[in-house]
Amino acid sequence: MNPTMESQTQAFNHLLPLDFDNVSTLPDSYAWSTTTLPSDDPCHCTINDRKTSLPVIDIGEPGAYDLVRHACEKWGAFQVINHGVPLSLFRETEFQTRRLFSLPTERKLLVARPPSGFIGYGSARISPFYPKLMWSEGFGMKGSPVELARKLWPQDHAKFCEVMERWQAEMKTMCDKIVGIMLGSLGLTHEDDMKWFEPKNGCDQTQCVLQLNSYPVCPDPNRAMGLAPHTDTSLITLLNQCNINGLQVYQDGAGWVPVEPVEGALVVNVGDLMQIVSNGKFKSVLHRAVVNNTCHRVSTAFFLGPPSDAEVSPLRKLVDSTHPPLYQPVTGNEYVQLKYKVFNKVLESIRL
Ligand SMILES: C=C1C[C@]23C[C@H]1CC[C@H]2[C@@]12CCC[C@@](C)(C(=O)O1)[C@H]2[C@@H]3C(=O)O
Ligand SMILES: O=C(O)CCC(=O)C(=O)O
Ligand SMILES: [Fe+2]
Repeated sequence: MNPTMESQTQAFNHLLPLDFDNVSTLPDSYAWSTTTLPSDDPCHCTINDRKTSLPVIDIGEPGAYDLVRHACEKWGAFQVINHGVPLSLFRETEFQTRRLFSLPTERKLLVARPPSGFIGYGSARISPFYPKLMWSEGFGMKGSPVELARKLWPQDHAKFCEVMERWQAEMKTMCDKIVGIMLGSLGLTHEDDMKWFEPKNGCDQTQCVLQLNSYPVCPDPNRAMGLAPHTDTSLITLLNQCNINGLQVYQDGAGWVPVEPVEGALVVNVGDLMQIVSNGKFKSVLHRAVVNNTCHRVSTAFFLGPPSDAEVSPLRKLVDSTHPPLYQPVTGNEYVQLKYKVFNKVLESIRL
């Protein structure tokens, strides 16, 4: 292969997932050696005792505010239960997610994600920042997925669209509630401090993306990586890991800690933009997904973004002479662009 062809093939591989069903041994381009891994090895897990497991918080409880604040400071993540999203909708969303990824590859390629876009089918956007490829595929949507779904199922896309729209509506409501608790736990009040969050001109312009993830059964899970370490480019992310192991969060001192699946729970990740808004009080969580050789794992991640015209900067009430602002103001769009230029250096690059 000549060098140009090789780099084109590589660019292509970073965009489009493998046809996983037809692979019985792990190709070299998917084999993460210890040197390509930021930590020791992909399946090394810390023993999960009470002290080192991600907090599970009942957000209906009066003590929830303190627990949320503590979790966001210590972990940058937590699980929520008792949130009111019906279990039947969790199941329907998982069912439709599996239905999408089980389509033949040539069908999924009809809706391939453009290289610098978010919407459609492909590998994760972080892929080019790592030397090895990931054992996963994804599908992103923003609001109604009908245009893409019509290509995937010319006759039969109504149910998929209906379920995904209902899920996004529930996730948006839940995000607003959880952000309210998070900022409330820092002493901020809705009236004066969360205005920028509100729908402007009567319509809600927050930029939200729902990403469906698929991690097919892997012939050599100890050497493969489902989704490489990253922080989310959101205010917060609500993740449904569909009751299957695979998500791990990184905690200083503890290393990679598996997030135990809890049926009907949502994992909340603090994203980079929340780290900015909270002036560094809350840390965006480094996390990754590992794979296994027995079951096909799927997950759904709902990313809450700010309204497109809003400047994201440390909230005024959190800034004073002893706590100067730590980050420059950015819009959500500027931030995403910057992130996919400098990746894990992005927060540093806007630090004051
Ligand atoms: C709103 C977002 C958040 C994105 C980009 C865009 C839509 C797709 C999201 C993901 C989904 C998979 C992991 C991730 C790291 C990726 O590669 O694509 C995410 C990324 C981010 O959090 O940066
Ligand atoms: O599949 C998972 O558990 C993690 C997914 C994730 O981190 C993401 O989509 O950003
Ligand atoms: Fe993530």
